[in-house]
Amino acid sequence: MILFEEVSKIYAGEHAALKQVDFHLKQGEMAFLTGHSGSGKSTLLKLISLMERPTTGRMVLNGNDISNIKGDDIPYLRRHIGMIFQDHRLLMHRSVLENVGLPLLIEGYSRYEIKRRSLAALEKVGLMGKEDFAPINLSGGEQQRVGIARAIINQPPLLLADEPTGNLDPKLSLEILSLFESLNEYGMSVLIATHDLGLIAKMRYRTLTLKDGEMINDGLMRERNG
Ligand SMILES: Nc1ncnc2c1ncn2[C@@H]1O[C@H](COP(=O)(O)OP(=O)(O)OP(=O)(O)O)[C@@H](O)[C@H]1O
Repeated sequence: MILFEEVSKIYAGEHAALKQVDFHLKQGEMAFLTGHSGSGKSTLLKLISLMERPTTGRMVLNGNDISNIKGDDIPYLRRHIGMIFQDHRLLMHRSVLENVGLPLLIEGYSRYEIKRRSLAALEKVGLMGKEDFAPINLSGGEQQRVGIARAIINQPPLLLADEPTGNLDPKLSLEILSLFESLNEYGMSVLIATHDLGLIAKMRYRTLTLKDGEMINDGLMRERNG
């Protein structure tokens, strides 16, 4: 699903945010990406989602070599990636249904189809009945679910999440993680960047660790108790 071969990213000002990073996330796999603040987690996700370009190295996404991809091809490839952010980036005063359907509106789908697919996505994240609410009137955990519903509306094969539980308490964080697990069981590949080592330790997933732009560990952090 994602293959990095010796990928480096040097931002203007010559700061090396990623140094010769190698990893392979297989189709249908779920993994965590961790490391201290500034270690390069967001940069790695931005390279996968084509928001930033690598300085050197080879990147393959879903069978396509994206190392030297042309600008015109980027929107098509992005459609196959669901992105989830800590601050969920919702339109707070529009309805949940409008927020979730936004990617399809941009792509020119009919109103009927947008509503049908939005309701199906809301059902997947456990938010049926909330479609007419404005996100501002929902809890933090529910708002994050709206962001997840919006990310999966195109049924992307890959879901990238950047600190998706950063604003949530431990119980809600686990609920969001269980939601990612259920999406992974539907077959989506999932990569979750997080600082939350406690949360990682509770789950039994492969964990990629970055330190100062280098991939220093790739494996299970700890077995789940019981
Ligand atoms: N657009 C940019 N221009 C220059 N330097 C940048 C840019 N974006 C990130 N950096 C630098 O690259 C390094 C890695 O940043 P990145 O945001 O990828 O880290 P992170 O692990 O996601 O951090 P955090 O957990 O705090 O979000 C940092 O030193 C950061 O200052």
